[in-house]
Amino acid sequence: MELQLALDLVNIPEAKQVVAEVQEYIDIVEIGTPVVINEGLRAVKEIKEEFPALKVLADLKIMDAGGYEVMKASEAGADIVTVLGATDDATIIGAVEEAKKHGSKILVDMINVKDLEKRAQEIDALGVDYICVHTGYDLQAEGESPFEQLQVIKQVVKNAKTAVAGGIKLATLPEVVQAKPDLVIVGGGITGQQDKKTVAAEMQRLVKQG
Ligand SMILES: O=C(CO)[C@H](O)[C@H](O)COP(=O)(O)O
Repeated sequence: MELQLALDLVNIPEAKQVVAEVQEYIDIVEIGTPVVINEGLRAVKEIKEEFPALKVLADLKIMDAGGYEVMKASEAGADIVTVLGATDDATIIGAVEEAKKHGSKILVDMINVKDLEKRAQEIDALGVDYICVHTGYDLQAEGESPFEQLQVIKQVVKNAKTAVAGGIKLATLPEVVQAKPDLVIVGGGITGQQDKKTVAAEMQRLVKQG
């Protein structure tokens, strides 16, 4: 089981500062969608250059032009690129084919997919690397969490790795770890803490036990 730090509400210098603080406790750094919108793929490039030992995920949430956008993110240094599960199969297939050329991976974010069980099975057959259940910020604000959805994909996904994101905190991490996803994604649960290092270290301990 791996731990991914999601960076959403920072600029590039702030991102570097947070990663420097917790780098020994995480496996993957996510350059979140808001960071890509604000800073462009330069954020991916700079983080990869400064922390070459860490994998970098570009959270592009691709909905169209899968091949082209994966090409650009991979050229910038992304090890993993996200595509939305709600899009059409052609976009996902294009993304997978392009990622293979670059040795990068595709994580499909199932945010707002209505029939999760059916779509997860369809996407699992397309050769993606990760399938991720995700409760976004707007539904987190309404009290939702991704934990039940994680159980669903754990049942039906046979080829891809499983991942989970959305409001995971130190207090809820043991419940997540129990469901045995391959990847746990944490943003505010680390970045919103005063002592990020201690929280990240404890999270790593729990994740590596799982
Ligand atoms: O992709 C995202 C928002 O769209 C976030 O990166 C993801 O939800 C993890 O952050 P947090 O743990 O703060 O919810």
